[in-house]
Amino acid sequence: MLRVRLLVFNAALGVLDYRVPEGVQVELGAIVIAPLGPRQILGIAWEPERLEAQDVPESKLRPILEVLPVPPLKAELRRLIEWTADYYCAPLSAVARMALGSMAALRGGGTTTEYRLTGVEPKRLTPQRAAAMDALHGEQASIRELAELASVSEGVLRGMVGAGLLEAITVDLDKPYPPANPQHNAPTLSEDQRKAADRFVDAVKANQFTPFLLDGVTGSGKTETYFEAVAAAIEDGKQVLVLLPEIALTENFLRRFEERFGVAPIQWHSSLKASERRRAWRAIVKGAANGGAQVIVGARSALFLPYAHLGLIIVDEAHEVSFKQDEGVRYNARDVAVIRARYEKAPIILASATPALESMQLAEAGIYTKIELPARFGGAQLPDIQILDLRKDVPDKGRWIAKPLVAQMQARLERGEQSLLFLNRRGYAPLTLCRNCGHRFQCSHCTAWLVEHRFSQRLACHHCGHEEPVPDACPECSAKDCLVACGPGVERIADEVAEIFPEARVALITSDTMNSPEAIAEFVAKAENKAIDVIVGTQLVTKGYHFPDLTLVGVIDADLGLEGGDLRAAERTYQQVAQVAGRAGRGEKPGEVLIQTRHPEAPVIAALAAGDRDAFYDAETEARRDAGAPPFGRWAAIIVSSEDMAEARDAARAIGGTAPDLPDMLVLGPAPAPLSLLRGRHRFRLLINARRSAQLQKIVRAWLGPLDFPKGVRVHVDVDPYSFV
Ligand SMILES: Nc1ncnc2c1ncn2[C@@H]1O[C@H](COP(=O)(O)OP(=O)(O)OP(=O)(O)O)[C@@H](O)[C@H]1O
Ligand SMILES: [Zn+2]
Repeated sequence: MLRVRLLVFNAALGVLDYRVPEGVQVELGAIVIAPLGPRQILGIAWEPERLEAQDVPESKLRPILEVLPVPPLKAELRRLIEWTADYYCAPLSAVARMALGSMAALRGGGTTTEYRLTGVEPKRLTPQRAAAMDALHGEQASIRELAELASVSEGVLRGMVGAGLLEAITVDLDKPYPPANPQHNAPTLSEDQRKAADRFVDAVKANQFTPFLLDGVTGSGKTETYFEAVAAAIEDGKQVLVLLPEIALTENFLRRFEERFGVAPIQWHSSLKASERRRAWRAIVKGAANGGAQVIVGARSALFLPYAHLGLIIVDEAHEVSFKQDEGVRYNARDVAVIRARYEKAPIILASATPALESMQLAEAGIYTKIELPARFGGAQLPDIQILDLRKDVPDKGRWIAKPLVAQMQARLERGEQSLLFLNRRGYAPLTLCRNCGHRFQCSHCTAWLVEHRFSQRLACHHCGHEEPVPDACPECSAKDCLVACGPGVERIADEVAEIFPEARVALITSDTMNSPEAIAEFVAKAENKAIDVIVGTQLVTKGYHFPDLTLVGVIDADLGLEGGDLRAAERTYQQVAQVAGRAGRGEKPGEVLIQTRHPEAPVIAALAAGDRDAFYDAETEARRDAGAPPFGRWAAIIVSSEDMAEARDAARAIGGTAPDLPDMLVLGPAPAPLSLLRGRHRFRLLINARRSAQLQKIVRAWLGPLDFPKGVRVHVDVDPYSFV
């Protein structure tokens, strides 16, 4: 090949042709460095017939500079990148970037240097060095990472190296990973589990794309069951990817994996250290043999990595909305995982106790094979669910836990059992206002109230992360001691529990408190050792955990998720409540669930109370069918934003004004987005509702492609959106 077509990592440039110098081999998928003006850019060699580029004559082509010493991206992955870019109307280069993960890893393996405390403790220390000594206990990382961890400058740390307080450690980036042992600690499966596992194992052995929906009630042992498929893949020398919706769940998973297979799996997520990232990426590219990566557990970003030989994908808690990415490339990792499995000719298992309606529909249509685990493992019973009508059982003023729930908690405390209270709202109170003048605290960058966090004594915006201290006086009327907290967040519920049961040991579980693997591990250990009586938490505690002595679950406000008119509000409420209810009574003692609501008659609440899952899915399916909503019709959103309100509005109007008039597609808007100001940008939305048959992406591209906008305007397309704000 004399000429090579490169997909380059720059959305504006897209695709460029280069010359291949004599004697150099460039395979398709090779990762290459090429000149661009005075700079160097990274590119991937691509099939020229699949990408359009400007027709530059041979004589004008510049030669590539270097082919990087890593295996080329396989055709399967190149097709996946194309599919994702096409389906989600995203730039190819933005999708391809997710496959590379670590730029440093591309440069080869070898070693890198990290630093750790030497243990020398001098008598006198500057305050900065003392702070660093405290913060860096047990840590080992690059100077830059340590500086971030300790909130000191890199200069301070270099000084500490000079003073013998920190020492350099050489880290081998190609150090082999210890192999997992598929037979290490294999459980005896129940008959249902065995049957399910056999199906998975057969599919792994057959090297065939087979999508499974593992629909098993909470506590049925879905993990143990799909571990059999993992074992089969390991035996066959194939790689396995396990996707989890949140990093918070990884801790639990790592432990169970290690118990079962003798070693921990390889992790991939955004909080890895640079050296861990490089080592993991290189092992992933290498394959399962010889100390390479056998099993990778990760968040959605692990999906696009260049696995040498992927033989199985598992998406656990597959119903979770956090598989949908709402920034950058707006893709749904659950759906793209199925496409990846198809290209790789591998089975995929979507595991959930509350599958998404879309997944149920695909199973119904025979596209997914549904495997059911209808009973809990070991004879445990599903919990008894009761409704607590807040209109009849009104909590005392300033309280949120109704008396019958208090009584049940009391009984648990007396019996030495655990309770869990669930409220999906971080912070102390969702709204703070001035008693004197009525001033409401609002984020200056977003259309959102500031949420009081007593834990950190700040007012925080949950959309942009803006924080400010709680002021002594009202900024509007200057009155002192006049701020009132309105409504509850989990911190307030934890306070209430502490007031009612002063002796109870309460654990508050939110993303504010569970922000490190250590914090999560500590919580799990405490809960298992019964050093916690009452857990108060957000959706973080609704799934994955297994505490045998937890016998009571209280849902503080089941109506919360139903507000706001979200398309999936009912489904999400159903899933959250069913999942959190599923934490109760997983051991020998039976579990009980109390759901506080003001709308006991709402179909989703009634279905939960009756334990009638089918009724819920049937009703929801009909409602979606009537509305032309997914999976029966399709949605896409166009979000237009700018720091200048008029500019954003005019751009949105220009888009609305050129909307195609088609029989199978309806365009709504533009209208100001519910979050009309976000991070200082004014936002307008158009919503497209299309029949399944419509060529949605093609139409949207043809529609938006010719339009030109001022520089400050950003236009995003969100295909199959989950967020409607
Ligand atoms: N065959 C088995 N042998 C021994 N223990 C098992 C077996 N199957 C399941 N268990 C145990 O039962 C408990 C529940 O299993 P697991 O957590 O996998 O359920 P799950 O279906 O993933 O539940 P959820 O959806 O609620 O998270 C775990 O403690 C697990 O170790
Ligand atoms: Zn904000």
